Amino acid sequence: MNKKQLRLKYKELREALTPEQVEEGSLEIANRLLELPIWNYSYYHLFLSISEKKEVDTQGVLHILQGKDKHVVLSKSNFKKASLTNYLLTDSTVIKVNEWGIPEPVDGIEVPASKIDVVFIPLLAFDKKGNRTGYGKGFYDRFLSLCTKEVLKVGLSLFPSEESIKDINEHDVPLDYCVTPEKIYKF
Ligand SMILES: Nc1nc2c(c(=O)[nH]1)N(C=O)[C@@H](CNc1ccc(C(=O)N[C@@H](CCC(=O)O)C(=O)O)cc1)CN2
Ligand SMILES: Nc1ncnc2c1ncn2[C@@H]1O[C@H](COP(=O)(O)OP(=O)(O)OP(=O)(O)O)[C@@H](O)[C@H]1O
Repeated sequence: MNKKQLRLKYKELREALTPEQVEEGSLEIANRLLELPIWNYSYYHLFLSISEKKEVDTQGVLHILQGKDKHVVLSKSNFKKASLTNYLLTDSTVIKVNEWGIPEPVDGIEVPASKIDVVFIPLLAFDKKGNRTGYGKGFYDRFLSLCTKEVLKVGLSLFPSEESIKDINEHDVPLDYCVTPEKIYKF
């Protein structure tokens, strides 16, 4: 399927999830993440979930990162430029839900993309090669193009992989891992 078809399919699959399924699947994902060889780093970029879109709830991942004393980096979206500005999460970070339902830091200490070691990535669908698609604005492809080539890219999904995404382009940055409630995909 192509990205457009996949976006429609996964929008419907998400809408059919109960809040309990989202909660349970998200906890399984957080627990499974502990098995990945990604914990000897310092700076971790995390997305905060758009709850009305039934995204993976990342609160469990946030607790793991804080328990391990990692630097947590959150982003603020600029919809005009489809870009992300990254801020360090601190005790004084104020989080506000923006007009798209995304909880975001209001401001803070900016962290350059080049400092980030691991990025947890939201997605609608992914395939067996680690290609992914999101809502279609290219925010993450743009952001990942500014990170180092060693940065670890970890997708989080409540659903298993698709066979193949047909319309991959030169900007698409593939994942290193994708974690679902059932398994870890390594690409
Ligand atoms: N939690 C979270 N944060 C994220 C992302 C994400 O997927 N999840 N993004 C990943 O790139 C970026 C935001 N991307 C977005 C891109 C488009 C729309 C959007 O157009 N929303 C429309 C309709 C979309 C639809 O339902 O298909 C709307 O809400 O009306 C929202 C967010 C950055 N932050
Ligand atoms: N690094 C980049 N530089 C310039 N344009 C880019 C870059 N990455 C993606 N784009 C553009 O952004 C648009 C959306 O990309 P795409 O269809 O791959 O979205 P997506 O991966 O589904 O979305 P998202 O990354 O927001 O989840 C495309 O027109 C693409 O060419």
